[in-house]
Amino acid sequence: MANLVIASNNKAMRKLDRSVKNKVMDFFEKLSADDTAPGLHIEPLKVAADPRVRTGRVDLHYRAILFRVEDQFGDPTYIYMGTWPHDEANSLAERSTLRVNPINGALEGIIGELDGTADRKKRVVVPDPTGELDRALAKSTDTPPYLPSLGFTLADLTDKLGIDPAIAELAMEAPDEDAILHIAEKALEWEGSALLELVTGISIDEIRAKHGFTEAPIDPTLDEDQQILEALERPASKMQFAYIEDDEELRRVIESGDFGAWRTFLHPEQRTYAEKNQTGSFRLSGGAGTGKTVVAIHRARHLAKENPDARIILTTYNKTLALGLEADLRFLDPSVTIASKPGNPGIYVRGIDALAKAVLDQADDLGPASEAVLGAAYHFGHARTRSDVVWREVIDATDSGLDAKLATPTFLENEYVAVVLANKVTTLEQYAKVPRPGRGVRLSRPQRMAVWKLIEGYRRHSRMDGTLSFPEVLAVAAEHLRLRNEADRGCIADHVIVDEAQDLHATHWALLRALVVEGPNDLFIAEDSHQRIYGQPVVLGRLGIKIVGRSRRLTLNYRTTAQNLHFAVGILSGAEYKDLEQGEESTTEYRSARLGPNPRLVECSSQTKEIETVAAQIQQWIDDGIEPETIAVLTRGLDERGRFVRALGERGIDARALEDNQPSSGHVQVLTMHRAKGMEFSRVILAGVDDAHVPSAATMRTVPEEEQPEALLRERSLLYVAASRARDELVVTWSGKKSALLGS
Ligand SMILES: Nc1ncnc2c1ncn2[C@@H]1O[C@H](COP(=O)(O)OP(=O)(O)OP(=O)(O)O)[C@@H](O)[C@H]1O
Repeated sequence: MANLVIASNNKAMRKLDRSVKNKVMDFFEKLSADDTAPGLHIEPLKVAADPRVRTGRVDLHYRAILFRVEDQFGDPTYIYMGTWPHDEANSLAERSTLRVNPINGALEGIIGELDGTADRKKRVVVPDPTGELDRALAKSTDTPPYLPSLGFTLADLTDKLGIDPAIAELAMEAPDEDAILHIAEKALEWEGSALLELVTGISIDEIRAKHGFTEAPIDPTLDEDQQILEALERPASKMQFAYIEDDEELRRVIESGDFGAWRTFLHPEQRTYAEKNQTGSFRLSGGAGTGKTVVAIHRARHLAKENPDARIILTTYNKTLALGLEADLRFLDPSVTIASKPGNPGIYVRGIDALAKAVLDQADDLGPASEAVLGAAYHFGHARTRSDVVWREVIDATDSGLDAKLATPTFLENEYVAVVLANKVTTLEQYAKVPRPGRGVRLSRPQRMAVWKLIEGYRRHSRMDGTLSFPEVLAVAAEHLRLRNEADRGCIADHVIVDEAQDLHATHWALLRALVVEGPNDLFIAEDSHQRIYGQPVVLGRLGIKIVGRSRRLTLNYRTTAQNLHFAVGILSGAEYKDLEQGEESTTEYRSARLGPNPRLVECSSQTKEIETVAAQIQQWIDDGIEPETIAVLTRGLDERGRFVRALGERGIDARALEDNQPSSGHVQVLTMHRAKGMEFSRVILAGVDDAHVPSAATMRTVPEEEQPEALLRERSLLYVAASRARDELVVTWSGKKSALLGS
């Protein structure tokens, strides 16, 4: 039996067609069973830079490049680097090397080049067909180099981080971030990541810690193969190499290619947050596309592996996002136990409203909880209150005396959730005294009385209908669990992991807190305050969730290009954001290691011209071979969504609206910016980004003046969410006046 390790830089694998991939699979199966099997033709080369390099026969035309390493008992491990056409494979193999970085212990597999300075430089400079790097570096004559201006020296890069001297030299000469990015893109995974960290100006020690370079050096007196095997265990090596446990795992890695890389090759920081034990609730923030969801999924699986009896809840803002989480979890590990009920061993995955409903469905007696939250032991069925409609009816039917700007469904619903339900207020006396931190509008005593009159009307209405609103379900479920815990009947979960947490309001948090007892690994919270597009900000400390000292941030974007990221982050500039612990949320460290075209901003003279522009762009992508389902048109509202679906259809483009349904293949997706939360597409068009729709004038009209800044922040965030969905190309179109959120 041979151990198999696969390397991530499998550009060669991406180009292989299906039949060859199947043969690679067969090759692996045979190799892991018996590496001496004659059909494999595992052969050393006559002349090779590295004596460990081997090629193996995939079929008549293709050969795999591998490194063979032996443990102290002589048992082999094969490190698979990729598959190439026969002659190319042999020529590349001769010049391929595997080595342990002497400074940081990371394993480095380099294909097709000798490990000399000239070659490494060539590697970065030569594959520069557009000449962009040359141009970027050429600026150096009149601009002082960037990294030295931040106080870094060549020795910092080479002797403290272990960056290849040739790459380090180039980086030290680079005049600006842009040039360093070009270098990072072509360096090894860990090198690229470290170079991007350097650009942000953080200390060398921090970069070392982030990449796990603080572990003791690998003993240089060990046999070289032993050193390599030890290096494979280092966090930075795991960005490029992974052991393959079985054939099924191998098939998934090969078939999913780049799209499945998140399953196998985690960044050292991501791995730490997925696996490290925490002494209490932990908050992981990070920009769009930094892998917060990936970490949440890995963490759920890790905890389940550690203890198969653990009751784990993985939840998120809504049902569609939860379906995505469950699909990804199954893709990560088909053997993982998915629990059908909260409280069962395994991982229960639901949107937070469905989770609350499941808690109610399982409860024996909801009387006490209902009384504590709503003031009476209601009898409610499964129907949900249509809050908007009921508020409107109650406002129209009640002579409350409340000013018209406050007597709106939006204001009342927010007040009801953030103040009344959050504090379990059931009487006017309580409401008159309850603190209302974070609510934009101050209320005088008469105004509070008027609001309470409407709230009573609302509750009466729901009681008569036998309905509860979604936030009421949450509040009652949370109270039920709290009472259960108080009566020593225990919590229903051991670990709770929540994604998209920035959008949760006070009653969501009450439920999350009540699900799990305070202690090690209780709550794991993934969030990005810049992406808060619903409700009002909350402060975790006030909701009984103590994070202090246990919050970290991911900054490396895996989704999009540096160009798209720069544009998306630009949308946030000038606005102030607070995280869930009231800290300042900044974007300065966000970065991406991938390059692409600049986003295209297209002003159109009319709506018809805009639709023609969008249709022409989509047609061009489809003609270029882009799969239609990886193209998305995002609109601010439902009306424009409908308009684009129809108009694109009339122009011969099969476009479908995406709502509660999951995306299906064969057609372009048209969806609202809200629906796009948590999703990603290869090509994205943000359509209708004019000053009437973004920010939405209709939405802003429903918000009282004091809450306008908050509402505008949400609109800004929404555009940021939308712009950060594009993996490769982003186009923004509008007709009429451009949205002010796009800047000048
Ligand atoms: N270690 C990794 N290797 C390869 N791809 C990764 C890695 N981590 C994340 N990704 C990819 O980056 C993209 C963004 O990841 P993910 O959705 O987890 O980010 P996020 O921070 O939750 O984003 P958002 O906040 O925008 O929803 C996904 O396509 C994911 O597969």
